[in-house]
Amino acid sequence: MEIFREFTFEAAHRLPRVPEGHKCARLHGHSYRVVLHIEGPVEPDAGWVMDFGDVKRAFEPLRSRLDHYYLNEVDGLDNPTSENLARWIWERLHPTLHGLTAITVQETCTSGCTYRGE
Ligand SMILES: Nc1nc2c(c(=O)[nH]1)N=C([C@H](O)[C@H](O)COP(=O)(O)OP(=O)(O)OP(=O)(O)O)CN2
Ligand SMILES: [Zn+2]
Repeated sequence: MEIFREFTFEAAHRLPRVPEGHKCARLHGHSYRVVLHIEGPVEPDAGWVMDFGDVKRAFEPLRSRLDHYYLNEVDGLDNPTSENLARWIWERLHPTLHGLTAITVQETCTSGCTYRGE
């Protein structure tokens, strides 16, 4: 079975490699939404794949490095597209959060990406 846990954080960014005149070259901010998907068997006693609280505890150190920061200044995020942010989170979480299968990063209500470690 697959479970998910959703998180939000606020951050500023600009995209330094967009074509000249692109609006995203300018400093702006987003209310980011991150969804972590975890797959595994349902433990018979607990009745769950993993405690949502454990997912929260695993992500919190990363969330606190992003929330209310200028993402371009975060180590490894000099070009903070949704795709690069999803990969940044994956590389730091996948080694310890067993069963992690996908990370969705949403910048706006209508735009985002899903990374599965490919
Ligand atoms: N593939 C990607 N494309 C874009 C990214 C990205 O991370 N990956 N990021 C941006 C900007 O950060 C932008 O703020 C968000 O894009 P967009 O959907 O264009 O945002 P709007 O809400 O302004 O959309 P409108 O429908 O034009 O109002 C750009 N592209
Ligand atoms: Zn943006």
